[in-house]
Amino acid sequence: MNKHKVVITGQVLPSALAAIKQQCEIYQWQETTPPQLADLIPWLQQAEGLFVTGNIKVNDTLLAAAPGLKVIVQPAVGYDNIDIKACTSRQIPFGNTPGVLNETTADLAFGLLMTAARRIHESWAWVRDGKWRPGVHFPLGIDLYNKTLGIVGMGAIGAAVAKRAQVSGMKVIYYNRRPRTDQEQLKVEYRTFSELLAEADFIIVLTPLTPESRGLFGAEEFAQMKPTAYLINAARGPVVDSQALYTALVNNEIAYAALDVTDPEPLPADHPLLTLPNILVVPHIGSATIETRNKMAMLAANNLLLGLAGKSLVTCVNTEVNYR
Ligand SMILES: NC(=O)c1ccc[n+]([C@@H]2O[C@H](COP(=O)([O-])OP(=O)(O)OC[C@H]3O[C@@H](n4cnc5c(N)ncnc54)[C@H](O)[C@@H]3O)[C@@H](O)[C@H]2O)c1
Ligand SMILES: O=C(O)[C@H](O)CO
Repeated sequence: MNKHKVVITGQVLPSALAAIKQQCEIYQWQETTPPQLADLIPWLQQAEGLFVTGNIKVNDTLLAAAPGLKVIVQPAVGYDNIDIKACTSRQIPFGNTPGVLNETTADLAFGLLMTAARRIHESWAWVRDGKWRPGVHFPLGIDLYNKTLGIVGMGAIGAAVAKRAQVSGMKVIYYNRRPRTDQEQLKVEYRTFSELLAEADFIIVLTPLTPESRGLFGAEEFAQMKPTAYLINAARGPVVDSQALYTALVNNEIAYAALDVTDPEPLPADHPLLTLPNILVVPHIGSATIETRNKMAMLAANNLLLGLAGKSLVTCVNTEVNYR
């Protein structure tokens, strides 16, 4: 049997790789630094499937180098690195992995809020550094209960965050491009963006990165927030303007930022944001649990194999070209 030729642009969990290898001949980028387009071109010329990892840009230039592509997949729900129009115009379905990571990413987003508010990471460093002495008390955190959480981008993950916040006694308000029809059931209240900025004690950002959401949080928005407010970004780095965030934190226009995602990513160790006392940064670990990363990898692998067989993907972004 002739095996399908598949290009994989980085690391893939063993379970998914084994499933792909059963039916495909793979060309996998093995270096720790991401490939340049020129590195992939010789492989892409033969490729029928493309499994994207490592935030590779899939655009017209890449697609032009891969005339035989039947399917593209990525083990992530966000797809801001993929030019969907370009895929659709070539009749190539693109599969992402929504749903399977909602609870895990919500845990991390709410965990960042709680860690920052209760200074868990700082107090652990305090103990480890031998500063815990009788009568010497660690600086105090702030309460969550009776506070207001504003969720910007109230989709699948936002709704899972809201449940966690409600258990902690928080009121939840949200901003989306339009109100959700199930907001009463979710016990959340809609606000305009400006209202939310002014009212929230904590803001969690969970929008996709699009031309509209790029730079959604800049100097003007920080000026509208409470000086005691905490900002948590678990969406994509460029939704928050890094320079404006630095200025707002230095000038105490807002109290604190906790970031799972940054711009740029990875954030260099000498980045100005990392010099600040009122910030917590983790390296894009929203979905990074054994169970969830396996589910994401297997869903992406399944989509890939379905697409190669000319069948409908389980989760497809450009459904108009999904196989029937
Ligand atoms: N940190 C991580 O590891 C991690 C993990 C998963 C997802 N994400 C990011 O979170 C995003 C959301 O994931 P999801 O599964 O909840 O998606 P979703 O599509 O279910 O929800 C996104 C919500 O954002 C709203 N929205 C879109 N543009 C907006 C804008 N400009 N202003 C306000 N609201 C806007 C949409 O109406 C929708 O309700 C993903 O696109 C991804 O970028 C990050
Ligand atoms: O969009 C997503 O699913 C995450 O950011 C990937 O880790």
